[in-house]
Amino acid sequence: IPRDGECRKTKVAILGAGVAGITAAQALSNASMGDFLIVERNDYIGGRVRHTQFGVNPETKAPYTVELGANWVQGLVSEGGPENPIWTLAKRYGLNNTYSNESSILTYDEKGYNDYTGVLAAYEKVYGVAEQDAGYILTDNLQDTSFRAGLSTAGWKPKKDMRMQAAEWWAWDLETAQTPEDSGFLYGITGYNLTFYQFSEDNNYVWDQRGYNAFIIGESQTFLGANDTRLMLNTTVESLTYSDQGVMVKTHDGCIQADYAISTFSVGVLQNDAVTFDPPLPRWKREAIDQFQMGTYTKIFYQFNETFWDPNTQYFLYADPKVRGYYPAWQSLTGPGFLEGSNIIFVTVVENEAYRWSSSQTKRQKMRVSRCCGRCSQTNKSRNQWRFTTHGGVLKSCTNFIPPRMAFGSYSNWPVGMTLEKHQNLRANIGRLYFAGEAMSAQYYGFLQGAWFEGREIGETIAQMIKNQTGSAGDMARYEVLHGTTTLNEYSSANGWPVSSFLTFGIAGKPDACVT
Ligand SMILES: Cc1cc2nc3c(=O)[nH]c(=O)nc-3n(C[C@H](O)[C@H](O)[C@H](O)COP(=O)(O)OP(=O)(O)OC[C@H]3O[C@@H](n4cnc5c(N)ncnc54)[C@H](O)[C@@H]3O)c2cc1C
Repeated sequence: IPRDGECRKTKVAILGAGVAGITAAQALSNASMGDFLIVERNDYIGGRVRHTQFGVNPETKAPYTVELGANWVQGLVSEGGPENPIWTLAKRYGLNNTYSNESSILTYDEKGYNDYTGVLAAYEKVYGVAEQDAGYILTDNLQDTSFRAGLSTAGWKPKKDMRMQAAEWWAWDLETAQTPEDSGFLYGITGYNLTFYQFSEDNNYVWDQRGYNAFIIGESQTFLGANDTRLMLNTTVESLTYSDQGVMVKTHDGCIQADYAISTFSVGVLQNDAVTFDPPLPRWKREAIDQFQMGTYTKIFYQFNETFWDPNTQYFLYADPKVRGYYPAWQSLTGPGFLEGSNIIFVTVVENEAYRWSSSQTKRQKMRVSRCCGRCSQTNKSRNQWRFTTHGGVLKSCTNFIPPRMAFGSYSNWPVGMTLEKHQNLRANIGRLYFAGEAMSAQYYGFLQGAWFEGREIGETIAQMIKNQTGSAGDMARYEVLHGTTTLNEYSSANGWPVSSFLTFGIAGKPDACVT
């Protein structure tokens, strides 16, 4: 590390300009703490909220903007309930968005159209039973399990039934980007409840042509001036040297000496040692980082010469006869309320299929991978005949999202066997080094709101410490010895659990029990 005088000095170094980083900077700014630097490896604000130009608008001949990362506002506001801050911001910046109607769906298998929406409904029924079981695990501090085991105990056993497999993939993997086997049961259910029962069960698809990150840029402009030198884009953090006195940030082309630092790196970045820590992170921190997971969620967009599928249906679900999760969920963007008349449809794959797609290096290989299921019969326009075949369909262009080094995955998912205490170790500061970002949120991990809440909390905490001159007296709860249980009184703000996961804000059919 260069000698003292050669580094830029600041009170707070904010590492990353995604939702968490920008929200943390805003919290500092709101507390009249303008002495911060935001360090970001990309050349834009938004992190995992990023878009690209794709295809061509048949009328204007201009390309469309499509989202490669976050795409939906998940959970809006329910009557009498609090509002998702991302929804508040989406409205503030007038983001164009449309309700994703998951009931607007046609189901297919290898023979073509086959109405198995009844299987989707059956899954929902079993899920309701599983929710209650998870509630007992929380209130009685019972042993947690995998989401697969929780579903099975509740009576859901798909085995080789590929329609059941497709139904559970649609309900679970499409949300978490991981399988029920890889997902923790209790915190999988609370994660769902806290977003969809607290805010609302709605998902709104953002198709704004400025890009979804317009709201993050808009927020940054409330406290950053034009060409503000506190925003350091194209600057990669290589190492962090931290103590109770401060943090030295070494970047690819210099260094920053800060009183405090906030790392908003994804858990994937931390897991892959993309940034080194001096001294090495303590064991209690490393174990939490190593256990939390990142799922990979890849969208592949296609633009065809015409819309040969039902333009009034939003979703098409395909149950492959052999492989679970094989190009299952197709979403049309050409219909009313989206990119109307665009002839664009996209398919989502996660984990293994996403890696398979990304590892198909050449365009030709990619075409081959997608051809077997992505070609839709152009001749059969009747909705009952819409099927995946090896002929027909004109592929104009396609793109995909391969997770780059910036995140090492798409978003986090709560693994099997991780307790709230262990998750708190993921959040906890070490000396003057603090952590924020979606994975640090026990209640909203994986969602934009998780990044927002964590960024705000850490920003406010540090502002308070600077104001009170309390140094690092604001140590967050941590557990150097883990006993593997979570007692009811531990569901508290100190462990990142400010809201009861039993509140349903009157969502129909859900018991409105408030326990914690
Ligand atoms: C494909 C996909 C789909 C998603 N869909 C949704 C959705 O529909 N709804 C939803 O709510 N959420 C969704 N998410 C999740 C959401 O995008 C994230 O939760 C959120 O954007 C995370 O914000 P963050 O600030 O915590 O992290 P990030 O956005 O990852 O910000 C961290 C920043 O740190 C930077 N960085 C990393 N390493 C370095 C380094 N060494 N030096 C300097 N900078 C570095 C990164 O470039 C990044 O900008 C999706 C994510 C993906 C990838």
